[in-house]
Amino acid sequence: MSSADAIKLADVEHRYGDVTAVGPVDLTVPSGEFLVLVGASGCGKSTLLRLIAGFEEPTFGTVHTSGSPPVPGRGAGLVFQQPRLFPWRSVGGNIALALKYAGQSASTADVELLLERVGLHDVARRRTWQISGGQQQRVAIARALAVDNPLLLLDEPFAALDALTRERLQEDLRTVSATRTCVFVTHSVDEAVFLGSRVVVLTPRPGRVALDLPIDLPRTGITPDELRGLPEFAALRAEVGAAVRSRTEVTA
Ligand SMILES: Nc1ncnc2c1ncn2[C@@H]1O[C@H](COP(=O)(O)OP(=O)(O)OP(=O)(O)O)[C@@H](O)[C@H]1O
Repeated sequence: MSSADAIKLADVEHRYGDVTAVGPVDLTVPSGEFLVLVGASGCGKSTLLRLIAGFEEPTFGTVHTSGSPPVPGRGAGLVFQQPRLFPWRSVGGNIALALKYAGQSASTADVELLLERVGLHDVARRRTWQISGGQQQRVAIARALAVDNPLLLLDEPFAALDALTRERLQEDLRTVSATRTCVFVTHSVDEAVFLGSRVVVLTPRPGRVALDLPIDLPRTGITPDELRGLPEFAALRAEVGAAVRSRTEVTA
């Protein structure tokens, strides 16, 4: 594993009892990459993410993050489909609590700056049940970004949101994630190509790498509409879509 590798999976297989959910998979993710995992329902995307987070141990093979086996709850920010916030705390209080748990000190000004980055400064003092679902998910992303983790793991974070909010949060994430290594799980081919600097399509169970594609599109100096309007964007989306569909039909 090179020192620049944020994640390395070597010959990883994961079984739940008799069911082989994943593998074997070899995957090396260099620092700063935005990797998106796509594939049919049940192909093992979340299992791979949980292995990287250290919530599961591989049945065979090895998983390393920053050169060591991952420790659950350490070294990675996590964002799930549901925001999982503390309802008795304000928006700012949720961020401050995450920082406290991580043993990180931050001033009120630091928290406010972060909330401004994700467009939440107007609601910083509200309780989380007093804001919309999209705003709650923004709090979850801000909370994951607040903690000084080099790795951000996101499991279908926008799946429960309406299309407009989803698009806005995709744009936000594309901007704010620039300095992190990200692994993002989604069913959406469009979302994968929009967000990723690399897209991996998994086969149906057991999840194996069916396609590993660099997404060589500009990441700055372009609006989301301009990006989606590029012929290269359409070509990549078609390639990823075809891989997902062909793999889904195999088991249909
Ligand atoms: N805790 C568990 N115990 C037993 N089987 C499990 C467990 N978690 C997942 N599985 C099985 O492992 C396979 C992979 O599941 P996983 O949740 O990783 O897939 P996924 O691609 O994330 O699915 P989805 O897109 O529907 O969320 C599935 O067949 C699932 O039923």
